Amino acid sequence: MNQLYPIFLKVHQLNVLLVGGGFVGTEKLSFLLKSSPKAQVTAVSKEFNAEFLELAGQAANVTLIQDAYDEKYLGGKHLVIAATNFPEINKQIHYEAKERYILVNVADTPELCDFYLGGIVTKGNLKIAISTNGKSPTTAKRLRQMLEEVLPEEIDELLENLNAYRDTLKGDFEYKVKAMNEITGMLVEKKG
Ligand SMILES: C[C@@]1(CC(=O)O)c2cc3[nH]c(cc4nc(cc5[nH]c(cc(n2)[C@H]1CCC(=O)O)[C@@](C)(CC(=O)O)[C@@H]5CCC(=O)O)C(CC(=O)O)=C4CCC(=O)O)c(CCC(=O)O)c3CC(=O)O
Ligand SMILES: NC(=O)C1=CN([C@@H]2O[C@H](COP(=O)(O)OP(=O)(O)OC[C@H]3O[C@@H](n4cnc5c(N)ncnc54)[C@H](O)[C@@H]3O)[C@@H](O)[C@H]2O)C=CC1
Repeated sequence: MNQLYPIFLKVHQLNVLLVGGGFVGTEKLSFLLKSSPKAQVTAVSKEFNAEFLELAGQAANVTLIQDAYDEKYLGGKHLVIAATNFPEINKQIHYEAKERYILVNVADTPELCDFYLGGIVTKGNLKIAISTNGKSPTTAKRLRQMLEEVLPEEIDELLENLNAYRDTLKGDFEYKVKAMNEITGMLVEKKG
């Protein structure tokens, strides 16, 4: 059983440290920004590859620091993603983050992760996150692609309309709960 508890982070108001601006760092930054274009990210790396620089250059809130990792970069950070090509540096980042109670992900080393990045589907206001418990990231990717394909764009209209309806409801909390459950009931009704 997958015992991970998913949460939806407001990364535009959190400080994320990403260490390593190579292939894996680029992939992590790319998925982070795809979901959260205004994510506040400080990227520290000895070198950045061209793709990383391009991605960071187009982003609203990505700061680049060309340097070797140092624990001082953990100051004021809520989340850390380690993606250097040196396992011992990634391990050091992991332990120094843990000392400070900062949540840490060592990309591609599940046992050094407090959290995993998942496959993410966004349709307007709707967001679905997918995890395979680290068993098969490729399956998370394929499911993400499948859901992106089959979920209609109109699903966002449904959410907006239901929100507008919800705002028209007068009455107490209990009444609203009942009304919202009634109007959305057909979404889960089984066809006879
Ligand atoms: C545990 C986790 C930790 C973390 O990184 O957070 C992790 C770990 C590892 N990834 C590895 C490899 C690959 N990762 C991908 C892709 C993605 N990986 C992502 C998440 C996660 N990857 C977390 C678990 C998520 C879950 O619970 O399911 C996604 C969903 C999100 C993201 O990266 O943002 C993103 C798809 C996003 C999308 O497309 O939507 C591909 C496929 C591809 O690129 O085509 C490959 C190559 C194929 C392969 O090797 O499987 C390896 C082996 C490395 C080695 O060989 O040494 C490990 C280590 C291990 O498994 O031990
Ligand atoms: N690229 C891949 O497909 C795979 C990578 N991995 C693992 O993922 C990790 C990262 O791999 P890649 O991104 O491909 O490597 P890469 O070589 O493309 O990037 C590593 C980045 O880390 C930076 N770096 C190195 N030492 C540093 C330090 N002390 N402080 C700050 N930055 C530092 C480098 O300048 C470089 O930008 C490695 O542990 C690798 O073994 C695992 C499986 C597949």
